Amino acid sequence: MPMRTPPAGSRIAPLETIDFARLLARDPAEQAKLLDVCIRDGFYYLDLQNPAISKILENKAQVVKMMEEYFALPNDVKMADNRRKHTHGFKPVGTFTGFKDGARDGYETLKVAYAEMVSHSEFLPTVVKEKEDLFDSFIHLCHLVNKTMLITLSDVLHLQGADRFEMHHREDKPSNTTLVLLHYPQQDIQEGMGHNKHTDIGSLTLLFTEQWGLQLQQPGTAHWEFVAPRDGHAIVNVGDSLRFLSGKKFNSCLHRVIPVANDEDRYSIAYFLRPENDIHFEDVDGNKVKAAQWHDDKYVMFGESHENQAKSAMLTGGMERAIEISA
Ligand SMILES: O=C(O)CCC(=O)C(=O)O
Ligand SMILES: [Fe+2]
Repeated sequence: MPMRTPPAGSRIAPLETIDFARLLARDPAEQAKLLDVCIRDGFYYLDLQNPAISKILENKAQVVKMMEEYFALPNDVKMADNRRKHTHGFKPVGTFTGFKDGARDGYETLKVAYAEMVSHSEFLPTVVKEKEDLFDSFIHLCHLVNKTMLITLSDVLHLQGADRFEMHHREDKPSNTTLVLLHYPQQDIQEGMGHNKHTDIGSLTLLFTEQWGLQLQQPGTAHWEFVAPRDGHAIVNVGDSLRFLSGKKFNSCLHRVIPVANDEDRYSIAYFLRPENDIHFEDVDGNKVKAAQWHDDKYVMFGESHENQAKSAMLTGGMERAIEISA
């Protein structure tokens, strides 16, 4: 696959790197760094090149291979996996808004819900059932990585008992936690579809991509910076739910995906750790909302026109407003 770079002169985000092996070893300096990064940037690289966790990278490479085959299938075949749910099955291109005003999105996805993987549900997509050991291993490792970071954050904040973040992410409670495989088919850069600006709904997103296209706006700034793909690393970002659970102490960075080449398909993988459906938090506008409601309402917002999206702080998790205030 050709490695395309963004246009000369583009800004590159100067993100910090957290070493997962040092978090596993409960290294106090790395734990403190994780807290700082979640408060300041809400976005970081996670180094996974340690034998304790590197199987996740081998699994990821195999999942990318499977994605190349799956997404090459005709749309009507993939539509057989469409379950009209945001956490399960296939979503075609154009369901939500793209990054340019008036344009629809330029990506399709296949989603594998954590709960269905754990129960080895008969409703899992056929392609996932055919590689059930691979997906089982990959999802459990993604889950372990995200839970380890959550537990670390509870520790460094000295949270106790029911206040600890992991107590809002118990495995035996229903949640919208899901693995999403994303494919951005080749498109004319000028068409500008991509993936509209947003903050993530859930708590922590573990993202794998070997290609350019992802951009973010650092809190307090109003310009877009590319996130450079980096071998051996995942990209992690804090989502709305963890930002709200932290009393808005953590930042949930605004991001989007734009096409950087006319002749390149783009693949990415996101594991969205989300809280239990029934917990409550205070949203952008200070309203008490159930986690499952925030998830469902925000997905409705992803499909609204750009004009309607601009009327609400939901799409941007309040982060854009924070930018305007500080600008
Ligand atoms: O494809 C990517 O690199 C990012 C996707 C993303 O931001 C999302 O699905 O929430
Ligand atoms: Fe995202």
